Amino acid sequence: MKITRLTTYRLPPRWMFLKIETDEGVTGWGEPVIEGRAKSVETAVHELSDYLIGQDPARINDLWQVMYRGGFYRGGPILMSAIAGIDQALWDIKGKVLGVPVWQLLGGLVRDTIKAYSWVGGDRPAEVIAGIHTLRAIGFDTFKLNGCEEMGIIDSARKVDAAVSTVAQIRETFGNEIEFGLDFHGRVSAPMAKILIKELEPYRPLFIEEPVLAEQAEYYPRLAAQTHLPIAAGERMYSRFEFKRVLEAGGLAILQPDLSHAGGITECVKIAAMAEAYDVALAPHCPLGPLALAACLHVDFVARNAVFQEQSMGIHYNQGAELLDYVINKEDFTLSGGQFAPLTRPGLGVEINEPLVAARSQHADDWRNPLWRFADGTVAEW
Ligand SMILES: O=C(O)[C@H](O)[C@@H](O)[C@@H](O)[C@H](O)CO
Ligand SMILES: [Mg+2]
Repeated sequence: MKITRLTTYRLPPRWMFLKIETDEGVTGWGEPVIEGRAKSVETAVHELSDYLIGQDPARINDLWQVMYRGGFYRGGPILMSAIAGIDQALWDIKGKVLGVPVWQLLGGLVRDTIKAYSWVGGDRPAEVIAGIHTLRAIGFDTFKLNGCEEMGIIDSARKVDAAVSTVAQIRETFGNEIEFGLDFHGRVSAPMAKILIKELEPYRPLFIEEPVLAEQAEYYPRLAAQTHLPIAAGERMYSRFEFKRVLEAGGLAILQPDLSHAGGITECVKIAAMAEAYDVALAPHCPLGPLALAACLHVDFVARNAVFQEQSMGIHYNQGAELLDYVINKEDFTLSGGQFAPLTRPGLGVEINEPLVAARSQHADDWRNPLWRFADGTVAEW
């Protein structure tokens, strides 16, 4: 079998799908995208296709190494997201050719279900209580929200109190009936992270995510040393070679590689195994579309240290399209008691509505995240 064509579809709300065709009529789908830089990743995918056209899609490991090492420069969000989506599509092809789901090719199920969690509250945590009530009614009991709004390197007690009061309301309303992670979203620097974490401890969030930016990862062990709250990070790390440093340094209780940013299934299965060696939990990052989620689920179902799975149903970013809009087999993503079951169709297990994808890709806006500034005009982390 030979790879014959790569076609990319930038789609609402902010996703990109990739279709890889072969000379034997088997096609594979993947989701190569960095939110807000879809066109850059699209260019990278088509640059990498020079290494792929005419090649045997079954040689995933070799093609991955060629894409990663063949161009001298490597790593980072654009190239690793391009590789990720291509890798997902190659696994989709392999599963379809062999008639089995990807998790079967990776050694079979290690669990029967995986817990899902859902975002509430939007860019600035608001209507969180109402959001949790709505999502509880459809089976969720685990949530994530932004832990704070803009936060200066040194900021006020008022800002800290605003963050804490949102969390206090959640515990006051729901007690220990629900769990929630707080995503600092890289908005906070170490001095304020120390204060926020200390003030938030009494409300027992499930984890604190990106308490500081990945480029400040040396603070993760220092922050972990001051708190019993689990610290999570990983959505802005892109390969084993980045994750090895944070695992070695310690401090992270949960790794959150993104299956569409960190080199795909081939790379994230290895990252999951590295995390298990350090007794660190895995919770793949996934605010994206159905192919990215499917790729996460295949890793969740073979990684014993997977603990819960982010998914984007109802997420504040999904304006103009929802998680399953482009999926024919929507029923395979049904949650039961807030849990996903394994996807059982061959490959990734996602039947894409191709005519709809082709049509909607004609009018895809070029999504950008908002650019935030502090009152004094300096750029704030969003
Ligand atoms: O945890 C999450 O889902 C992420 O922090 C998410 O909010 C961002 O990755 C966003 O998608 C960037 O555009
Ligand atoms: Mg996050």
